[in-house]
Amino acid sequence: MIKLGVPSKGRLMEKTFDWFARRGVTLARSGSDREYAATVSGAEGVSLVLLSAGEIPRELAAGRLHLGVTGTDLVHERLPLWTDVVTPLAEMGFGHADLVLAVPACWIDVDTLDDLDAAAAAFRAEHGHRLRVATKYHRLVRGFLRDAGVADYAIVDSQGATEGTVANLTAEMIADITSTGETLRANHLKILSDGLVLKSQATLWKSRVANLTKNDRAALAALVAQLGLD
Ligand SMILES: Nc1ncnc2c1ncn2[C@@H]1O[C@H](COP(=O)(O)OP(=O)(O)OP(=O)(O)O)[C@@H](O)[C@H]1O
Ligand SMILES: O=P(O)(O)OC[C@H]1O[C@H](OP(=O)(O)OP(=O)(O)O)[C@H](O)[C@@H]1O
Repeated sequence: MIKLGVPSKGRLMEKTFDWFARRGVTLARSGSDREYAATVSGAEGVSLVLLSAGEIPRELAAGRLHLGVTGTDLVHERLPLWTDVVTPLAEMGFGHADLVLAVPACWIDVDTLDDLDAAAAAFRAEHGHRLRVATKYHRLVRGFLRDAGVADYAIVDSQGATEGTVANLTAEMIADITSTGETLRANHLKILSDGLVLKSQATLWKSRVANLTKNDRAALAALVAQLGLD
């Protein structure tokens, strides 16, 4: 069987189900609302696995899923050499989010990465410790800031409610995903004008390392054709 991994809840799950339904493949949860069992109709030899969006990159990279739907951000963050282990088959046109660097709106002298570099050096001189950036995207943020020549900072791990860390005094700035910008505004944060780290959207990925039997190959080819991706 081809194993297809789909986020188990929320916007991503519903929009993924709609995307497949428009292409004649019906994905559905079975059992009670709380049971993570699922069915596929309209495609032979495919089984549906419901799991956390954040775990789908790892499962694709381990070859336990043949196909998976998750955001570009999560694949790029969690799989260092992602091009070796997964191939994007389709950008799905939803789950759009930008990973951005944001600072307190009241930092009127800081609008760009160059300004941030200067502010970070001044911060360290004044406070004796590095400016703290709260994020769950450690790898992407480190890479982006390295390329931008900003070095005087420390990453603080934040797995949720990241925009609140500045008011809570556990960080001076953040890097997180935004779509409408509401959460940033509500927490008095502004995006650096050149602070876009990554544009993300929900994407259908194929594992490059999962084993395929002869039957699996046929099922995968049929599914890819049915989805109009061949
Ligand atoms: N406000 C948003 N608008 C659009 N896409 C978003 C938004 N928030 C998150 N996403 C996208 O949804 C995907 C899943 O995000 P996230 O890691 O927050 O999932 P989650 O539902 O909290 O999952 P988990 O079960 O792993 O906790 C990511 O690819 C992310 O880019
Ligand atoms: O720009 P906006 O439209 O305001 O959306 C951005 C918010 O959405 C996501 O959070 P989510 O609701 O998934 O919760 P989380 O903080 O637990 O990740 C993200 O982490 C931001 O906080």
